Amino acid sequence: MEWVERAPAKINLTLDVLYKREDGYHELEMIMSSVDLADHLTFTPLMEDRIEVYTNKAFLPVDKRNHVYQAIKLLKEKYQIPMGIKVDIDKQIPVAAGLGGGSTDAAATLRALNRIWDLQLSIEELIDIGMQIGTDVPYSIVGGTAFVSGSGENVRPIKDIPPCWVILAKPRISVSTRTVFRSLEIEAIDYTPKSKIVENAIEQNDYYEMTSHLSNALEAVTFERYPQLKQLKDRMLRYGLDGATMSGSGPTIIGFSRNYTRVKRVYNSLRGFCEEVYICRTLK
Ligand SMILES: C[C@](O)(CO)[C@H](O)COP(=O)(O)OP(=O)(O)OC[C@H]1O[C@@H](n2ccc(N)nc2=O)[C@H](O)[C@@H]1O
Ligand SMILES: Nc1ncnc2c1ncn2[C@@H]1O[C@H](COP(=O)(O)OP(=O)(O)OP(=O)(O)O)[C@@H](O)[C@H]1O
Repeated sequence: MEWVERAPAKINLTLDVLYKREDGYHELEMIMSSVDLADHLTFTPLMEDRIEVYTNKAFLPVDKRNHVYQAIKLLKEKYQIPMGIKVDIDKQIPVAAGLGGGSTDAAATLRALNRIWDLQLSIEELIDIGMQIGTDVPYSIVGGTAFVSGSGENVRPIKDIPPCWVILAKPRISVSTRTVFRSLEIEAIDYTPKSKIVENAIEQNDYYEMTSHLSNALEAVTFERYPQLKQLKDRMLRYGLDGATMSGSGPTIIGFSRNYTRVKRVYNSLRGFCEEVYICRTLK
């Protein structure tokens, strides 16, 4: 028996860094949404006690460095599962892009194995395990649009964002989240947290209030290192998108519009100099 689980990419409409904690991690507030750009994971139960991970991207590790492998291992150890599993990752989400690709694969693995091994774990129990793998895993277990806080472990679903198109533009740059956080000097950033403002806009279905307050506290660090990303964002706004911001720690820049003709035009213009460009819708 095979089981296929969809693992959607996430976007950050906001990413506020509130302060640096004693443990070195940062206290965050974020509005996140899932989009219809997704990996697909195919699970095949094995009678032997073995973990096998395969993927269509040769550069991705398939051993304990893979988030999928880590999710399987954590479940097997915690619940003493004597069976094995084979997972085939059809990766469509750009890697190290700020789109939470590894986290969503881990979350999909936890959801799927909860069913395949009939573990009957609650969302809260899955989140507890997911937290050990990465910041975005708890959110990815829940999906949809959510207000996420703490270091990613508090996930509160909110209303879906008003209907619109989202363009994801990823230049040929890979960004290390760890390096971005390490270079962040919160005191030096002059900004007001935007997540609550954007949450209110979404609750009121106010598309323009939402798109005018998109923001990401990590932009300053990533843009300083890669000025072409700031140029990309400015270009998207010049082309007539209603709002644009960086997703996660970058480098992907996301832009919003309700006008499909405009979205198509921006897509065609960006494709000339951006490695990967996608037109997406958000998922419920
Ligand atoms: C930037 C985000 O996309 C926001 O959703 C995520 O935090 C990124 O999550 P990720 O790529 O899964 O990265 P993680 O493995 O969780 O964290 C990578 C590194 O970023 C730093 N980090 C991460 C999250 C956080 N709240 N504070 C931090 O300082 C830590 O040095 C950590 O070791
Ligand atoms: N299943 C996986 N899919 C993608 N990357 C993985 C996976 N497992 C491990 N990794 C590793 O995780 C690192 C980050 O990849 P990922 O695509 O999750 O980053 P990201 O989109 O920037 O995440 P975030 O938005 O959470 O910062 C890469 O170096 C990659 O080798």
